[in-house]
Amino acid sequence: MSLNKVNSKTDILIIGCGCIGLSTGIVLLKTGKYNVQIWSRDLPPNTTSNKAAALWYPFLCNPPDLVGKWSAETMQYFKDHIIGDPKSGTLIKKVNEIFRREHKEDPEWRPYVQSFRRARKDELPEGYVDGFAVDDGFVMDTDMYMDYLVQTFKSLGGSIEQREVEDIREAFVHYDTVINCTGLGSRELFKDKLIYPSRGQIIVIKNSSERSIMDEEDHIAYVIPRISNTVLGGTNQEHDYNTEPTKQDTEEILKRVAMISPRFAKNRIEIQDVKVGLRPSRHEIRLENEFFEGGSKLVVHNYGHGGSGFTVSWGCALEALRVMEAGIPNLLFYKKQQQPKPQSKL
Ligand SMILES: Cc1cc2nc3c(=O)[nH]c(=O)nc-3n(C[C@H](O)[C@H](O)[C@H](O)COP(=O)(O)OP(=O)(O)OC[C@H]3O[C@@H](n4cnc5c(N)ncnc54)[C@H](O)[C@@H]3O)c2cc1C
Ligand SMILES: CSCCC(=O)C(=O)O
Repeated sequence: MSLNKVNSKTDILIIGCGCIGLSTGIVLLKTGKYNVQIWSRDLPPNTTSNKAAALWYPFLCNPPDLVGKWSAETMQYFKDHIIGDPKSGTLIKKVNEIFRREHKEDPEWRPYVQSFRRARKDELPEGYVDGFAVDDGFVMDTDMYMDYLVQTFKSLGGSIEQREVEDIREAFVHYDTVINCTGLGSRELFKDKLIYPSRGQIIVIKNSSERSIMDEEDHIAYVIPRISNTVLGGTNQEHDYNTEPTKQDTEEILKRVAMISPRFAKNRIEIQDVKVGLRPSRHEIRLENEFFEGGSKLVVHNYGHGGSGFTVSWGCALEALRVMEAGIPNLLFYKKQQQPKPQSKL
């Protein structure tokens, strides 16, 4: 008994074409063992992923220990495979998180990130007394990076079909193994009411800055310099489904950003764009196997990355591969169990 195979490779379906689905698909294809197809309702640039800032920094994502591990693995993957490629739209950029009050505790991800250090006094704007620093963080021009992921996925033999899945059984007609990378879509597709939107608004401006700086202490304020522009943020409105930018949020972001980086005082900013995305928030990332149809169908869940999808993407993709390969023997066992018993000759 074997799984669906073509040219001795096992067919895998990924549902979702955001940064999680594409990273997971690339990791699977690089093994040389799988044919991978993506079905997705929205394609880049019309995904939440495309609305991200984006930089490497664990934020609004749990569980802390695994997020630390996956963030560090993602940083290493970027250094090994991505940062050097100019088509990727990525840059190494120091990031500082700053605090108005002394912050005795290091972040929970500190044990996994060797380059972590405390901010120097000269890195703290007026009114800030403490901070974190990661000198080898990275930022990405999000649309450019998403296009890079699509091209990489396709160049490795992956195929993408724009298709909404309303019932997971549609996928089971053609596939024994499905990887669920639907982000917020899992709320409907798998009836997971633990996943909910956290609305984030960002402003894209012409200015640039030499480092990423953020204050998440009482509210969110960040400046993220990229290759072709700089992103100012942000907001975090839980259970808010409004995907339209609001003038009020834009004004609020500009006011907060002026406090962490006075050079961005409102009257010197040329706004290029304002974007809104709904972070797929959950008490923790769901990355596990779920068997269906008496164990003969396997879904690997990889969703709920909140404000850190890019930051943990490659660590989670490698984990999804490991979890899937750990589940396939069970799948074969259950499929064998369901084979009709040979009729006795007597
Ligand atoms: C303003 C903002 C700033 C952010 N900045 C950062 C940052 O700096 N760093 C960082 O790491 N993260 C950041 N994030 C978080 C990051 O954007 C998310 O964690 C990440 O995009 C989640 O990726 P995903 O692939 O799971 O989700 P999505 O990008 O939402 O992809 C889900 C995919 O599944 C598809 N889908 C859903 N349901 C179905 C269905 N039923 N059938 C078919 N297809 C379906 C969708 O069409 C989509 O293609 C930010 C988010 C926001 C909103
Ligand atoms: C404050 S971390 C960078 C921005 C981000 O991750 C978000 O807004 O979700």
